[in-house]
Amino acid sequence: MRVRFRGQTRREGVLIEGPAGWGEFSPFPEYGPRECARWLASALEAADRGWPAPVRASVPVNVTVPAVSPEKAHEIVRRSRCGTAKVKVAERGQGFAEDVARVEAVRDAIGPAGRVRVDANGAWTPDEAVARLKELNRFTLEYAEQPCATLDELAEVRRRSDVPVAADESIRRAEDPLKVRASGAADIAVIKVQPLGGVRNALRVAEACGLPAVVSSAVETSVGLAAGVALAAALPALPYACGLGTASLLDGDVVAAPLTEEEGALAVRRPEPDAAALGAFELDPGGPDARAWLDRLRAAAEHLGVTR
Ligand SMILES: O=C(O)CCC(=O)c1ccccc1C(=O)O
Ligand SMILES: [Mg+2]
Repeated sequence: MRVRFRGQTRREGVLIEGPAGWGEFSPFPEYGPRECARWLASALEAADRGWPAPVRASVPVNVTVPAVSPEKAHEIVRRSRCGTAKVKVAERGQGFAEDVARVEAVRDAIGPAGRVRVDANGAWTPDEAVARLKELNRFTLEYAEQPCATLDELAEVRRRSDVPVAADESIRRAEDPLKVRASGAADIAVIKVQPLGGVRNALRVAEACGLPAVVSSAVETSVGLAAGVALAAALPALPYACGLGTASLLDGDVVAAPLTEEEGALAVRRPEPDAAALGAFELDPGGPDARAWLDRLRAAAEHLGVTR
């Protein structure tokens, strides 16, 4: 990775080929077999079945701004040409003054017509969220993604703040969407393909939520991103820019022509892995890292009930 994101500097995963193409299985390191089973279902859908037909040919995306300095944030946004920016805030080890400076720099770089959203990854208490969003809303926020951890807290922030609330971490489990809907915790649902078990399942979750959906990546290679693009392309309505402009967070990719945004949008297409690009990142097949991935794959498959 080019910069630290979610505390990570390296992204690993497994690519699976099947009759319908290539799928990506890249759960984060801390996820156990239960969680990983859904990520595997997503990879197997890509490999075995492919995806529902698109209803649009391109998907608008936000530029993702990690918890970097204001100068760096300004540069990332200016270079991207996206009309929407998503800014990470509440990073562990940083203070709120750094969030204010970063959001201010992003607003300056994107201009008054651009949209600026923030993502706190559940780090604030409701009181903190209400106060901090009020302060950050000086720079006009489109919405705040997961300002607090729980649905009850999100619902409280939604009642007490002028800034719309998006649920991300609260939507990862397929049984949650109805709760999100019933609790009035969010204005917007952030939908990720791998954690939700594939494009078809994510479409069902989006529909069950009954909220506008923002499709977001889990910082995948272009093989995994293609599944997110397929979901965004298949949704009946897409009123917000998606969080799929993350290929540029990686310092390499496994395809020849990565799914990178042009003029703030991704073309709806499905790139195939490229032998030369793959070769640059392949783990030693007999080494401990590759063996650990095969173990995770086996455990996830067992949980899913697939054998092959
Ligand atoms: O939404 C985006 O712009 C990029 C994706 C992103 O932020 C993300 C990527 C991996 C894990 C968690 C998150 C998140 O939204 O919190
Ligand atoms: Mg998020």
